[in-house]
Amino acid sequence: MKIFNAQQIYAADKFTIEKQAITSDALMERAAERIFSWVHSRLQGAKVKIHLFCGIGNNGGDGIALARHLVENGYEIAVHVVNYSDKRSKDFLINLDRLKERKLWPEFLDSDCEFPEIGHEDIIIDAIFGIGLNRAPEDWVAKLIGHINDSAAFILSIDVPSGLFLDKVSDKPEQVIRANHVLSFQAPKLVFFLPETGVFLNQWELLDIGLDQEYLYKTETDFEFIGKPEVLPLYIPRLKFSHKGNYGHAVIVGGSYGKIGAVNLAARACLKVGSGLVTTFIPECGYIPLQTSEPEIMVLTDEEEDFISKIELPSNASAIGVGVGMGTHEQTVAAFSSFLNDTKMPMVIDADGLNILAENKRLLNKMPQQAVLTPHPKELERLIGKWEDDFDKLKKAKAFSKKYDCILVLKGAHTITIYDGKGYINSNGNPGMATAGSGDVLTGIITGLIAQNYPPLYAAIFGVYLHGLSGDISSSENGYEAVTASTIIANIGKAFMELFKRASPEGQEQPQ
Ligand SMILES: NC(=O)C1=CN([C@@H]2O[C@H](COP(=O)(O)OP(=O)(O)OC[C@H]3O[C@@H](n4cnc5c(N)ncnc54)[C@H](OP(=O)(O)O)[C@@H]3O)[C@@H](O)[C@H]2O)[C@@H](O)CC1
Ligand SMILES: [K+]
Repeated sequence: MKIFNAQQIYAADKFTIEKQAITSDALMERAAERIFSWVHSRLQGAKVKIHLFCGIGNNGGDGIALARHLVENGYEIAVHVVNYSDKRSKDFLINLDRLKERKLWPEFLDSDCEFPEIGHEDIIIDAIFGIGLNRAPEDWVAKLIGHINDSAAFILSIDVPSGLFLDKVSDKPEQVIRANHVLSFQAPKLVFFLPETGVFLNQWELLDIGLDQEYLYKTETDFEFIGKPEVLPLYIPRLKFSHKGNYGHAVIVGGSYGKIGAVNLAARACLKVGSGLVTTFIPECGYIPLQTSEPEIMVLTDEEEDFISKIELPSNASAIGVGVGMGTHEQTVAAFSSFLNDTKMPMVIDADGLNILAENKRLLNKMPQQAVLTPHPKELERLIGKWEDDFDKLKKAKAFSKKYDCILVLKGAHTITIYDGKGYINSNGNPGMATAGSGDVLTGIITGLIAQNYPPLYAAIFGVYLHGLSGDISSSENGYEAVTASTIIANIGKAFMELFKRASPEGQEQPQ
């Protein structure tokens, strides 16, 4: 699903109005009707007080139009207009008049007013600012936002939490509404997924307001939200008349004394995504534990006991995952450096592989084309330097990916895969996956997919989704705390099966 920026949304709005020959206020009415049916289907006429805080632009207009629907359906409402500017939008004024025609007079709030009392069981509709926010709110508006946040009432934000910019991080978090739920129009907003801005909302949902499909389809975006519809077409089916040689030979290079487990996890994940053969290249000390615990996995060893000093591959290797648990011994650095000189095979680089690259930046130019790098935030910082905020981080990551022709997988609550100027934002996963070895599993998954001929970018996008789905199945069976790297691996099979379930008319998923 595409993620549009504010300019693209305004353009879609304009295009829709022209193509469908409707007025802008008709589009606002559509939006208000969608919000009303969402609210009404949940409240069913309940006697709960609803406070609508409305700005004076189109976000406020949505709120005012919603107020009319609520009052016509018998809800107890209080409308507070947040009078932060004299410049009212046309459609705000049209809807204000319609409300007044129904004898409902909003209360106008300004810099020297007292803020309304809000009961903790009331409901708040936040329609102060939408995507038009372009500067920090004035002090009194910021205080009002603080008052709303402190109320403990349920906050439903229209389109975006008020005070949240779409293209930068507010330097004052107290100026942003903390929404329990956001009803956003047509497409998700990038800010829902970044750690510094996503914290202002618990949940979001989309309302289709019928923006022109042709415009949405044709418009190229910088970011895409990756769910099942996006990953399914990437899947490569297994063929009946095939043998293990058709599914590649993945090699996991890594491990050091005390960290052989990382290789074990990555190699098992590799197998579980269907790699035909899996070999590990590890220091001697890992030979017996790996060979005895994982019969399907082949083991090659370094001549050193505790670390890697010279990397050697089986002759028919097709993809490499390098770095997990590898350590940064100087002989390992030298081995990795000459390995990069000699190997142009598809490669996933993680953990100490990334740390070595960060410490020896000249090695970056030796990476094979479209290497997949899977840094967590600290590793990313070592690679691309410090960033000012999450938007700057994405900019720097895109520039790095372009400079070195690599695919960056920025691990986090919403892992973002970056390549060719575009960001692919993963939709699934859960906090239970913040656990030892979870990243090693991801490295194994992506390596195993590349070994089977998935193009590296697709392997990264598909692999991240599969990893998240396995983690979600794992947490649904175990709870967040008991999710481990091994339970994620154990659920990879179920995750594949889940991919091919389709929704039945009753909304229950069935195998396809
Ligand atoms: N296609 C869609 O998705 C549809 C979207 N719709 C809705 O429209 C919303 C966008 O509406 P909007 O453009 O009128 O902007 P909004 O956020 O209401 O701000 C109003 C004005 O405030 C101003 N301003 C900015 N910052 C300020 C500040 N700190 N302090 C004081 N003033 C400030 C600034 O004007 P300025 O003063 O800069 O001229 C700005 O224009 C969108 O989120 C959705 O809810 C639907 O109606 C239907 C279709
Ligand atoms: K809002």
